[in-house]
Amino acid sequence: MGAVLSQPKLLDDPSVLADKLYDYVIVGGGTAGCVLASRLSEDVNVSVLLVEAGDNHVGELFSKIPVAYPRLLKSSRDWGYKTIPQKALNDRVIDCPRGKIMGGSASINALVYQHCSPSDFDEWESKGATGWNYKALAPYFRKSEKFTPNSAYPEVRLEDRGISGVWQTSLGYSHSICERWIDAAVEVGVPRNPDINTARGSIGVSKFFTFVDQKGQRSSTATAFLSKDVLNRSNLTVITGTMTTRVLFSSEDRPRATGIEIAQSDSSPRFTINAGKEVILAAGAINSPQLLMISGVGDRSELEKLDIPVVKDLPHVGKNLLDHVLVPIVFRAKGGYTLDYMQEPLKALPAMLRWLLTGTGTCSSNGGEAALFVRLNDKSLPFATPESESRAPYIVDNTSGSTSPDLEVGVVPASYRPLPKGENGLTIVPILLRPLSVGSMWLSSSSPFKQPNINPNFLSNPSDIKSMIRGIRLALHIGRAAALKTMLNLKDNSEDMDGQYWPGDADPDKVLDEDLEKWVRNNADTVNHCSGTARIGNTEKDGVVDAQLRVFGVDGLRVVDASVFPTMVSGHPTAPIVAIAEKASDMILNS
Ligand SMILES: Cc1cc2nc3c(=O)[nH]c(=O)nc-3n(C[C@H](O)[C@H](O)[C@H](O)COP(=O)(O)OP(=O)(O)OC[C@H]3O[C@@H](n4cnc5c(N)ncnc54)[C@H](O)[C@@H]3O)c2cc1C
Repeated sequence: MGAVLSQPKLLDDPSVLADKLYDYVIVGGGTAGCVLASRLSEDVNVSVLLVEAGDNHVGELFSKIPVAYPRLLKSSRDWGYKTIPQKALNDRVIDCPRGKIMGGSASINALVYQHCSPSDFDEWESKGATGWNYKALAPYFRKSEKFTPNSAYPEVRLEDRGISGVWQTSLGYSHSICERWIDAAVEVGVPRNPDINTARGSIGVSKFFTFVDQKGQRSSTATAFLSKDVLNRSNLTVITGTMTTRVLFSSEDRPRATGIEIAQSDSSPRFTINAGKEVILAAGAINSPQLLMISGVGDRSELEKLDIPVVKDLPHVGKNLLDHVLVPIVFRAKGGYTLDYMQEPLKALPAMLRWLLTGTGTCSSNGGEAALFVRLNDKSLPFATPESESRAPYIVDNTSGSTSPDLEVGVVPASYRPLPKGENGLTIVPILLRPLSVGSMWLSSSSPFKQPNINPNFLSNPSDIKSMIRGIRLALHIGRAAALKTMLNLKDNSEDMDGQYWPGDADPDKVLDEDLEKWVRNNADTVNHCSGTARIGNTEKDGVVDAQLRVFGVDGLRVVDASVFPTMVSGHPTAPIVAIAEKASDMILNS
């Protein structure tokens, strides 16, 4: 066992850790990192250090208030990354937020809790990720979760939910317009699914589960897994505001990760920390591969361009950048049903007071309150005009299984874009769950303080554009369903493609694919689900880590975060990442 330090647990001065030894050194106190730190330190015989670049989450009010998370984007809690210009999106640069705070992106995200589709994980196993099928992961989903039932949703079966974990989930506050939107989706042919997080799969329309606790506050992996009791463990040390600048390796024939180098800024002193057993990268799908490459693990030709000494030539590092892409459609709403009034601080005050006093109401909502999950080849749904169907490109079925979705359509009871004062919008958001377009990321500099190049390659595959157009038509039909009639104020048809409410105001049976395509290219955006950049593979010829999440060709180094996804999950990734970290903790302690 490495040296156990008797010092305050949330350190912020890296010099006090200089040359210390820990059994496990975890890089990144984000979604996966907090789970790892908590689970590994349950073993009193090992010492654990967690190093986080961002600050402590405890005083961050906007992280606690579920509806306020957009305020954290582009703040100091966000790495503030941007993509390179996206060719298929008219060369637009897309913001690529990542959490820079304890809890990582799970401290700034939209709080949707979803297991995704069981066959997503079976597909992982079929691609070499032995032991990562749904049956193997299901106990880990349950292990982390602490679900609180809600009597308004009696069809949710407790036996399907985890109830004794630490990560709190619930079916919280809903605005009536979102409830009506669910009815509208049923009206156009989408089945109800009272619980999309079971072995029965995610097809259907549902209120979202969120990671919101009983006080109406965000339950992140930082709040849930790093409780006071956990932080008080004598074998766990946590440092915030500190960058890991490099992984250090021995110079043997087969290199071994011996520790890390840390610093507060590019110009401040660097300190070495030793890892007795392992270094575990949990810095997320952009920063974990960035650190690998900066430390000499990556494609030799890329590293040599930046004069980085090669420790291990591993060509797949940074490749296979997966993400989901969305396009937000704003529908003209009548007054009184949406949250647009919350933009005005005085009008938002009562909702804020209610939340402070009772933990309920609008502020406890995550905004994205409900969604549907369907297959784009479902002939019973109004996706397309017969004319558009008969033309190439044809949609490729890229789902992970015959009962898995490739389209999500979500709803937010507010306008995605700022509207003139007094106007109101409902946003319906088609999301491609299994796009064929795949990107990559690579270094722009050998400094860990410089943003790497990020290219998700959004909508570069023509089939993806056509799929998105289908998603829009379905969204337009739902907007025109009788269930929403009293709340929306749509025009019969509009051809004003520059208007704020287009294509929400367009007739789904008349609007042209060509016009929708133009609009998609100007309005598509990321869902912030980047993953896959250090994927699990059979060998170093098709991956970066093996099924034990150990980096190929070196010893003492694992990656445990969204980077290891072999293929994209058909839903929101936080719960799968938590399950991965739970399973990885068992693997590490038992190895
Ligand atoms: C705005 C937004 C909304 C989202 N909404 C949802 C949602 O509703 N539901 C859902 O399931 N998913 C959502 N996601 C996606 C989800 O949050 C992420 O996929 C997930 O949190 C990533 O987990 P991770 O452990 O891989 O990385 P992260 O949680 O990002 O953790 C990485 C951590 O490493 C730290 N770090 C990075 N580099 C270093 C370094 N060199 N040294 C030290 N520390 C470092 C970072 O500061 C961070 O804390 C959203 C994401 C965003 C950004």
